[in-house]
This record gives sequence, structure tokens and C-alpha cells, in this order.
Amino acid sequence: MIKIAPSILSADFSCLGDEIRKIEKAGADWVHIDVMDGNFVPNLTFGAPVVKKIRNVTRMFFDCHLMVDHPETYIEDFAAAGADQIVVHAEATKHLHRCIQAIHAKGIKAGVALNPASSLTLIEEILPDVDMVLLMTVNPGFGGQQFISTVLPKISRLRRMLDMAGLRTDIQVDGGINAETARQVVGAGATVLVAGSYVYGAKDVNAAIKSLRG
Ligand SMILES: O=C(CO)[C@@H](O)[C@H](O)COP(=O)(O)O
Repeated sequence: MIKIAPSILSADFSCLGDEIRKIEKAGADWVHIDVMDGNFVPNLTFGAPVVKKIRNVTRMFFDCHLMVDHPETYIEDFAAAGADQIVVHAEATKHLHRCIQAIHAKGIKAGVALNPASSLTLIEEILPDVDMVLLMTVNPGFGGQQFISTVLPKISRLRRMLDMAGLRTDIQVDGGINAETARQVVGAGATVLVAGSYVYGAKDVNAAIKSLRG
């Protein structure tokens, strides 16, 4: 079962509540929340106070992708704000295992993310402890970038690693996802698709989400 997680990075921030209701009505599964600190990535977005406010408009699953240095500093705040899952970058913390433990201690799901050029060896040892792996298919920081197709074999390799370990862990992909790239990443083994500009830029959001499911 493929899950669709539109990224609100491409939504109209002046009416975020309506933008979330729109994807909920269109059948999206999760809300993908891109948190950027201007250090780990060259862009700034929003923090836990915004997550707390939008928690009031929906019961949808909040998937918080922390593109921040020292993500351990923010776990408490995002969990309290209503995150259902917190995803941290393996490249952003010296203590990945401690960070994943701290997220689980809040009673929510924990994911680990990798930039396109980062090797799977960085996360090999943490696989049994995470609920999801996010493989970035663009360099993080901005919406509307082109899909990096060289990540496709990495998705297949990760799926094989998980299968061999008997793990049913979700593989999420994020960046440049549209109907065509969705078909490719699902073929390689992805199970959760993040899409920002493809969904929020569409005239017909329902049709866009349906096309991602193939
Ligand atoms: O995390 C990020 C960018 O850093 C993504 O979630 C983008 O927001 C996806 O946008 P599109 O490539 O789908 O427009």
C-alpha cells in the first residue's frame, strides 16, 4: 500500500489550514512538514509553533522532516506540538541512535533521512530501530527541483537490505516526485511518496494524488 504525503512547503502559507484540508479531502495519507534551519540546508521554513497551530485543523498523520543541525535539540518541542513522526538526517547528528531513542520515548514514530550523496552504510546499523527511511531524491532545501535518478539503484539496494533483514520498514522518497517518477521509485521499492509542487501546483489536486498512486 503506497502512502502519499504532500509537502506543505509548496502550499500557500497565508492559508495553511485550508491548504491542509484540501489535501485531506483529496485523499492524501500524511502531511509532510519540512522544517529547515538555514544551517543544515540553505533555507528557512517554520518551527514547532506552526506545527502546534495546524494540529488544530486536522487529525492527519504529521510527518515532520527535520532538515536541521543537532535535531536532538528539537525533539521535545515537535513531539509536544503534535508530530506523529520525526525524521532526522543521519548527517546532522553525532548520536543517531540516541536521537532515535529520544523520539520513540515520546511515543511517536522515528525515521532517518539521507541526502542523495550519502551512503546507505551510514544507516545500516540503525535499520532495526527505525520506522522509516527517507531517501532524498533532490538535495534538500527547496521545492520544485529535478528528480535525481541516480538515487533509484540506492532505493532498490535499501529494499534488498531490509528484505534480507526481515524488516518491513517504509522507504520514503522526497523531491521531484510526479506521476512518472512515482512509477519509477515505487518500482524500486519506495512505499511513501512526498510530493510538493506536483500536488500543490496542480489544478486538480484529487487527480494529482490519484496519479501518484498509479
Ligand atoms: O524536503 C524537501 C525539499 O528539501 C521536499 O519535501 C520538497 O518540498 C519537495 O518538493 P517537490 O520536489 O515535490 O516540489
